[in-house]
Amino acid sequence: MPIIELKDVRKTFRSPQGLPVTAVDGVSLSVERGETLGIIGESGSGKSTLGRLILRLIEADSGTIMLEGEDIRQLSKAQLRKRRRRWQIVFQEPFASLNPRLTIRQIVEEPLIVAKTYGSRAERLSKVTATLEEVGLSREFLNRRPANLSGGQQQRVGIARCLVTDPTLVVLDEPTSSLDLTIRASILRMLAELQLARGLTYVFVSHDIETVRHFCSSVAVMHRGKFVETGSTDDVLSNPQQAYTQALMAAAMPPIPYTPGERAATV
Ligand SMILES: Nc1ncnc2c1ncn2[C@@H]1O[C@H](COP(=O)(O)OP(=O)(O)OP(=O)(O)O)[C@@H](O)[C@H]1O
Repeated sequence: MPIIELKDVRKTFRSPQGLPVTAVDGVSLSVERGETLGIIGESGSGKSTLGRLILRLIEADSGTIMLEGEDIRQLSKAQLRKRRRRWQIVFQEPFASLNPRLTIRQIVEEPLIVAKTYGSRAERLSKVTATLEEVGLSREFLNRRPANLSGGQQQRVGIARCLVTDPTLVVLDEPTSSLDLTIRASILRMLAELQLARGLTYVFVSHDIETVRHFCSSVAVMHRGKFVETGSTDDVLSNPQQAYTQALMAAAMPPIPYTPGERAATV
């Protein structure tokens, strides 16, 4: 059974002028456990909206969204809150998504308090410390605040906050776009290792084709709210069938072609 299954999902917003903007227009998809689905497309194509719909962070207008066999559009708010810890998201801007007034310990501990998973303070502290270690941050970080961390460290905290409740499924919404190239590579490598160690399923929203090529097992190309091409990453990116995918790839071509070895080193 796929861990994620969407059928004909739609979402229309209103523009500030009151006009309808269809951000997601009849999307169907299926992701198996342990896989990484990349969603690529130009700015405004609907990628982030789709990522949020999958986790019901925003409400779809129509369609079916099944996560781990449950129709999440049918869950009550209380039922959804209980399952939240299994279905998490990492945002693009780590600093904006971390409360600047809280310490790193408080930030990573918060989902445990909300989920009521770990009873005692001591149990929570040991879970927070172990999760921070998993993302490469020592105990020294516990009492620091986000402003005292580098961008890469802030994103590690964002990832720890998402992992602390032991999720099964994580939406990564451009998690490395705001970071320097070298930091980006180390975060992506860490995410790949965490996926293997924990058996995680990822949905990876990105506009960067080269990152998707190395990080994702399958890919969906999105244009104006629709999937124009889907398949294994190798098939779609080595031999794109649709004119839109070809144009997207041509626009993203690096000026100097990488050798395969150099490509591997970028991730
Ligand atoms: N809350 C909202 N209210 C009104 N319109 C919205 C809202 N959220 C998204 N949109 C519109 O929906 C469309 C898709 O936006 P979305 O952010 O999903 O695209 P995207 O592919 O993720 O773009 P980007 O790569 O720039 O983040 C855009 O036209 C956007 O302006």
